[in-house]
Amino acid sequence: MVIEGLDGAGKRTLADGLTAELNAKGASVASLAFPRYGKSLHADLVKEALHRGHGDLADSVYGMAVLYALDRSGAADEIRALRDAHDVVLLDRYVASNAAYAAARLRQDAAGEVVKWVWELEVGRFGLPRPDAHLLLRVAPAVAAERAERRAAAEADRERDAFETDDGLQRRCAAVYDELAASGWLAPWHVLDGVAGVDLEALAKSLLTA
Ligand SMILES: Nc1ncnc2c1ncn2[C@@H]1O[C@H](COP(=O)(O)OP(=O)(O)O)[C@@H](O)[C@H]1O
Ligand SMILES: Cc1cn([C@H]2C[C@H](O)[C@@H](COP(=O)(O)OP(=O)(O)O)O2)c(=O)[nH]c1=O
Repeated sequence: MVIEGLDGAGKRTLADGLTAELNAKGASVASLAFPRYGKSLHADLVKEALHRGHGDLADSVYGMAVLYALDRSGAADEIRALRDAHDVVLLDRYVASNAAYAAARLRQDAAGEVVKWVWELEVGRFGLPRPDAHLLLRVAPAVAAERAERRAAAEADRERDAFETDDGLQRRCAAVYDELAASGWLAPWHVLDGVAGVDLEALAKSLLTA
């Protein structure tokens, strides 16, 4: 099960809440968050590039997308093993993040070139497992930005990066996410209202009966 949404939408908070709720129902849950900072060299290069390291690396949409994809590729066996050992595997961001952000950066929509390229690279070539479903945690870009800003102020080592501070990018990304969800890209999508709040009990129940 993949959780997707803008920076600051509340994905990590949702993953934590959902894990607690599922555990309370007796289900075993494993979670992974992408990029895997501190665990993958590719992810660490991403983080450094987003904070102005490595020259003009962050300017390359395809270059950055390859790094995110290589990070996931290195986790493919782990994901398969977790899937075999647990009732639910929660992924905080996955292939769809690459599709949404790359399309938004290139001002393409979900039917554009780069979204197809991401699918071909990550699913076709790297053989990443397809998820059962996505949860799109939908909030207005302004709300996500405010939450990301508050988090940056409260937590050490969470300064907002080059993507997070780009309001136009976040707005375009929100639109691409809506299109990916509407077209059922890669797997079915369930849209959750991240402002009204998510009914964790009902969500956990529906995941376990699905
Ligand atoms: N439903 C919510 N209402 C208000 N604030 C929230 C909500 N969910 C998360 N937050 C806060 O917003 C910030 C970003 O949340 P986080 O879960 O880290 O987002 P993400 O993982 O999507 O970037 C955090 O400070 C978090 O405490
Ligand atoms: C996982 C992933 C993230 N991204 C983007 C979304 C975010 O703006 C940025 C960093 O990921 P993010 O999950 O926001 O990390 P953190 O909040 O801990 O810094 O990378 C992609 O463009 N492609 C991907 O495949």
